[in-house]
Amino acid sequence: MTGMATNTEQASLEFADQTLLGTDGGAEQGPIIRVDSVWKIFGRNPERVLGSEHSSKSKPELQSELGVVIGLSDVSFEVQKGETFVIMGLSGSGKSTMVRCLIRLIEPTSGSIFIDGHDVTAMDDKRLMEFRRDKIAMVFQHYGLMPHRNVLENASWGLEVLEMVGLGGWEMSYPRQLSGGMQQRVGLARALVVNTDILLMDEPFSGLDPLIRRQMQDELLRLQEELQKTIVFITHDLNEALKLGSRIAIMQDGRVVQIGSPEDIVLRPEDQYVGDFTQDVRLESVLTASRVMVTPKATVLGHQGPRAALHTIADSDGDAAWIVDRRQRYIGILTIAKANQALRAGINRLDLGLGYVDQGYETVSPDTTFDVLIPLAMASDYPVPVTDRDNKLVGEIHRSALAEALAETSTADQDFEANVAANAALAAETEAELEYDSG
Ligand SMILES: Nc1ncnc2c1ncn2[C@@H]1O[C@H](COP(=O)(O)OP(=O)(O)OP(=O)(O)O)[C@@H](O)[C@H]1O
Repeated sequence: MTGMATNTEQASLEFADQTLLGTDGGAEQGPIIRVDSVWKIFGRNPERVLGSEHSSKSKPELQSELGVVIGLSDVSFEVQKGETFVIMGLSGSGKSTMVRCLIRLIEPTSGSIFIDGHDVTAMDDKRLMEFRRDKIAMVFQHYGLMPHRNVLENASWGLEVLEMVGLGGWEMSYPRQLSGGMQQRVGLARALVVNTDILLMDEPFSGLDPLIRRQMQDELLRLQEELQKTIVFITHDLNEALKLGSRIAIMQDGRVVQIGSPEDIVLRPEDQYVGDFTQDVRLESVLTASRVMVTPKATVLGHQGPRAALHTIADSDGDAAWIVDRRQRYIGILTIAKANQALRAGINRLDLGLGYVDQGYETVSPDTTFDVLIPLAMASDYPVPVTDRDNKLVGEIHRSALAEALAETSTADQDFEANVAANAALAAETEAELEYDSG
């Protein structure tokens, strides 16, 4: 973090206000945030860098030659509604500058920023204040709590929200009486109670113990599942980025060097920098169900009888069928043995409560990682059912597919190393040729 924290914490308090913005032309379609060629140059006369021969120089070169510091260098990205977009990079790479430029807590030197269809860079001060208050909530590493107000007051009367972040019963406590993790929960509650679509989170969990930090990450994932906010999340921790991000932008020296899903970043790093960053990541933590799920082979409607189910199972070459309702919502699994039992018992509808349909198997979502999938697949004699947000059965995962995907991707990894080596050799050759030509 830089010395900007104090200002922005104050700003975050301003945002804890309940007024709602009118429906003035927010775009429904397309990205909710669009950042287009944004530069931030700290120092005197930053304009002299833009569009000049200087703009292609490296950060250290500019610093020593012109005494300016590149905060952001030609940054562009889009964030879709409901996405958790993570900006990741080492200290000084420009993450905080970027997130502050989004709402002009730092003024970008050039470029444009659109949020929900509004041109943020064109707003006057009054409009900008309203806009921040109504559209954006922020959570920072230093919770920004008011020490003389209790938890309930700090979270602006959000009883229900306090319950949601696990602080029920602590309403009357003061910040000093809470642990770091709990204070961060208050910060989160306060951001949620404002009920904005967009949440900006700058290293919110960085000050916490590893265990508490993991709990807070899980908490955020759980809340996000429910609330579907658009979150821009800043972190310098790759594992945190991979765990939370729908997509991740990796920054280095003010530039975005790659944007992609966790899987893209780990399996298809675009340069050596990203490759070095991600080389120790366990594949199981980034590969997801969507990669290996296939169309469910045998599905049977609950009101169909065991005879129909046995036919479907026979056609599928498997030894069980998924039972779903008319809207394809997952109910459970029916094995051949149970279908035969039901048939012998003269049952003609597989309604629940009769003990034929087994509901004991856990379902996963397309985003579930292999870390979670593998133990489930190992513990079951049947494929793992995959359901979407509406509990519709969208796929099944076979144990063998998990092993195959892991084998495939670790080979891809070796290919990457070979590619980087080949690229480096090519670059060296080209350089040698150029030197030869010019000499
Ligand atoms: N007010 C400022 N004046 C001059 N340079 C600044 C200012 N704020 C940031 N910088 C510089 O801009 C660059 C990006 O800083 P920024 O704080 O955005 O990085 P960061 O990735 O958020 O780092 P950290 O994780 O340490 O917070 C750094 O080189 C920093 O020194």
